[in-house]
Amino acid sequence: MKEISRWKNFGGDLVVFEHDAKTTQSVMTFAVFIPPQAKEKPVPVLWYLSGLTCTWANVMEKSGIQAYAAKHGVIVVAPDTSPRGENIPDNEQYDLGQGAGFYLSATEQPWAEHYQMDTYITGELQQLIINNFPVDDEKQGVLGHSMGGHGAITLFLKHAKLYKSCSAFSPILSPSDVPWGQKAFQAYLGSNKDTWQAYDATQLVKSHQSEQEILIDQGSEDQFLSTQLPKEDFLAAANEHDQAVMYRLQAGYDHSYYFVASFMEEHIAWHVRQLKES
Ligand SMILES: N[C@@H](CCC(=O)N[C@@H](CS)C(=O)NCC(=O)O)C(=O)O
Repeated sequence: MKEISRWKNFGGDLVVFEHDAKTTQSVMTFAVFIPPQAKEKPVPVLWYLSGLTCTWANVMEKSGIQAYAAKHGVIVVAPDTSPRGENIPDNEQYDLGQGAGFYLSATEQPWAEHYQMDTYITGELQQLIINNFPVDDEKQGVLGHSMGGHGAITLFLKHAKLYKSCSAFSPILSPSDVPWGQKAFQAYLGSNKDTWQAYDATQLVKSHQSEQEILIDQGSEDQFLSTQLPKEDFLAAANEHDQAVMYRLQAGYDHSYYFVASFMEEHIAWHVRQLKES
């Protein structure tokens, strides 16, 4: 693990690292915000999963998350959204390949060798963080935006012992039914749609539930709301299968980080409350 950049930030430190990841067979970059409280004792950790085109930087530069993490004393980890590099398969479009890993394990060529983002985040990077930072590994939560909201909810439902809290901004809730998800799943997982279900929150919630309520915010003026982010099927499935969801449609907000920043304080407080109770 090699330190790339470090900034003093809200009394803590924002540090960017890169490391040779076995899971993705590539160099992976991630950022960690370490609040001042972590000098005294192990603290909870929140995993922030970003959306299409993003790196660790979007959330750290635009959302204000460090201020709330410093206030509540939680570490924030922001992984990249895919493996990257010249030898890593890519696509010229923004919603496939580098920057668009979809938090899954690809089985198809040319992606399968490197695009293993769910295993990377829940396995390899998880271990790296536990081994190198003062985290209370019994107090971990996951949140994300858009493609990262899909990642947060699907990883949360599948790893209920690992993550004790979950929230999402503008998540893709039914990826198998919308263009972003269909394009990615077809490329990474192939045409057998049965394999898509393991990465589709609307399907997963029928068999995997958590005792913890999931917080979801979407903006009423989100330009992707009706085409990429419909909520109805997920909310119906969650309701039918007793997964509690706090769904909020926030009037006037769009898909951008202006929206994410507006509700980040509430999301961090939500996680802190849930982790205390867990
Ligand atoms: N570039 C795409 C949209 C991609 C997009 O909106 N990405 C979101 C996540 S899905 C994002 O966070 N972008 C980076 C940013 O706003 O900082 C387009 O023009 O349609």
